[in-house]
Amino acid sequence: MYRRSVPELFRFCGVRSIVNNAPDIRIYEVGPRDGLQNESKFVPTEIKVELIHKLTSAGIKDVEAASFVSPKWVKQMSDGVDVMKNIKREKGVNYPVLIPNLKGYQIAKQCNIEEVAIFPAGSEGFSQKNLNCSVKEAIKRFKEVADQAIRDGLRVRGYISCVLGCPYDGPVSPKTIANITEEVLDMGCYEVSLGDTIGVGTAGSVRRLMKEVLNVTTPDKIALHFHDTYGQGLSNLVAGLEFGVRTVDSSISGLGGCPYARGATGNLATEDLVYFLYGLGVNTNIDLVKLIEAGRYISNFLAKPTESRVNRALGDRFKNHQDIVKIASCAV
Ligand SMILES: CC(C)(COP(=O)([O-])OP(=O)([O-])OC[C@H]1O[C@@H](n2cnc3c(N)ncnc32)[C@H](O)[C@@H]1OP(=O)([O-])[O-])[C@@H](O)C(=O)NCCC(=O)NCCSC(=O)C[C@@](C)(O)CC(=O)[O-]
Repeated sequence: MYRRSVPELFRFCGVRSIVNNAPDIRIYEVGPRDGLQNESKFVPTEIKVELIHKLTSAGIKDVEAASFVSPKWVKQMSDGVDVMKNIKREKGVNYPVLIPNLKGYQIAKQCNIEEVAIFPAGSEGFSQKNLNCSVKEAIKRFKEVADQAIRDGLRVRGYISCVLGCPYDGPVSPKTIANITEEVLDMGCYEVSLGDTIGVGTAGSVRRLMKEVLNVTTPDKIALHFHDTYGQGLSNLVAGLEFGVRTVDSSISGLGGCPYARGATGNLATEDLVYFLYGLGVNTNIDLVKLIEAGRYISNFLAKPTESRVNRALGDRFKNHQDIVKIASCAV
């Protein structure tokens, strides 16, 4: 089993990044989709687009930009076509979109997409609430989407939600998640993002899950997607990184939640993640100051305090760019 302590892992990675300037950890930003989908007040398209621009200008290379789910289910995401048509696409940036079925895929295809994400659940209760069908039926539908996308030359990413617990069914067995991981990879997904949708996981349950999942695949095919509802996001992340995973999902300012997962709050905040990685000397190629500005932009628009501890600390006490740079350097 591939397992190193985190400092050991990054001493190893540091050498790699100096040689080829590649980020040691790939940050997959979900704020514009997972982050905003739960907001009750409609966020205008131009604000979504500007948020995406601010994130890419901070150096984020993967931004999940929209979803093409039924507007009857999630109205907030009903402007996916306009969002995708209005973003200024940067070279080298990936703008995946979330797709629930072939109908959503056909709509998204109008927008020059290159990557889609499919999202079966790890539990029956959540599958019924979120997708209105069983896990088995959802996998069948997502396979149709994946087959079509692959035929069209697109990349396909898979999520599995509720991997560490379900708001309706309670505990979810690691073996079940390992089996679904295998099915999702068999559809042709290049990676599977393991979603702790309601944030109930702990470092212990993450370890148990990773051991089981790595019986069916390798760490380069796994991403970690932790909601921070119980404040366990970073420690769960450390537990996952120890198994060699290199892709982490996060959400600007810790925005988010799922409309069909009672009590779920936002993802691990991207600012907190980047600060944490700075401190380990990990190369992310992300400008923390610009990221903080992106977080403040959307929090100000939503008129609510940021959920990022780093953004709150720096935002409250340090008002100018130089001050923020000085204090952020303490992380290294
Ligand atoms: C899967 C369905 C569509 C089934 O929903 P359904 O009601 O069973 O579907 P339906 O086929 O009966 O369609 C109902 C209506 O929606 C329309 N419709 C149907 N599909 C589409 C579409 N794609 N785009 C536009 N319209 C669509 C369809 O045409 C019809 O319209 P009508 O004939 O009544 O006028 C629905 O349950 C759905 O959209 N679910 C998605 C819910 C969602 O977005 N949840 C949040 C994302 S998942 C998540 O957050 C977890 C994740 C990924 O982040 C990981 C983690 O955090 O752990």
